[in-house]
Amino acid sequence: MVTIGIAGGTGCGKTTVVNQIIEELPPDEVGILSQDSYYKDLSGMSYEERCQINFDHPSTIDFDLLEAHLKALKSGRPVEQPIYSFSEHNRTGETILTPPRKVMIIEGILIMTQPEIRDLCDIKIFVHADSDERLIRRLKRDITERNRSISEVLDRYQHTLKPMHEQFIEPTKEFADIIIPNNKYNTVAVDIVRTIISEKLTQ
Ligand SMILES: Nc1ncnc2c1ncn2[C@@H]1O[C@H](COP(=O)(O)OP(=O)(O)O)[C@@H](O)[C@H]1O
Ligand SMILES: Nc1ccn([C@@H]2O[C@H](COP(=O)(O)O)[C@@H](O)[C@H]2O)c(=O)n1
Repeated sequence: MVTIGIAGGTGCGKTTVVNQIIEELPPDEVGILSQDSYYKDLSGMSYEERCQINFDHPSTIDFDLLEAHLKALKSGRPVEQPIYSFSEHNRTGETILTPPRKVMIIEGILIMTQPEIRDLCDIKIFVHADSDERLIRRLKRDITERNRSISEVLDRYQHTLKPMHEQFIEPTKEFADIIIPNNKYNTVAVDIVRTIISEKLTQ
């Protein structure tokens, strides 16, 4: 199994890069663990309380479960990956069966902050896009796909997302083996990553 960690700030294009990487791989050879699936269960809180949570802080993620799942997959066992609802700010209570695959991708803003997760990744990638570009993409995405208002997105950006990005996410660039510049679609970088994966699979 080849494990690939993909980090980078919100809206940098992690999900897009993941989709481009897996496009040419047979579906039964690739699996994805998304950090978003591992937001801690907040069922003990009201919806209003959940809205106030700083979801860009590492303490909101159940990294122990993510690590356990990654280790299980590496040793050939399937896992039940939780399903997350951005509109509810909570886990749905449902899971999706995620079997081990030849290529496992772990993606999320904060995954490289954890030494245990970094150590489990064979290739570490950081996707970079400028903060103004990321904010524009985030605004468009959260309004169309995550049921958010403009003021909600901007408020979160100013008060939690930007400071957390600077404190926790940007510094993890130094752990990356590859940094993909993604202000524009970067097919060359994606092709290089695909080649590296193919080489690792034949080793
Ligand atoms: N290079 C790019 N140029 C323009 N738009 C992009 C680019 N990469 C991603 N996007 C768009 O930006 C939004 C956020 O991208 P996404 O891949 O979901 O980011 P992330 O997973 O890092 O939050 C999506 O609507 C996506 O289509
Ligand atoms: N209930 C939640 C949980 C997380 N977020 C935001 O998601 C971002 C991470 O996901 P990406 O796909 O953008 O990498 C993160 O910046 C959180 O602010 C949220 O809005 N609501």
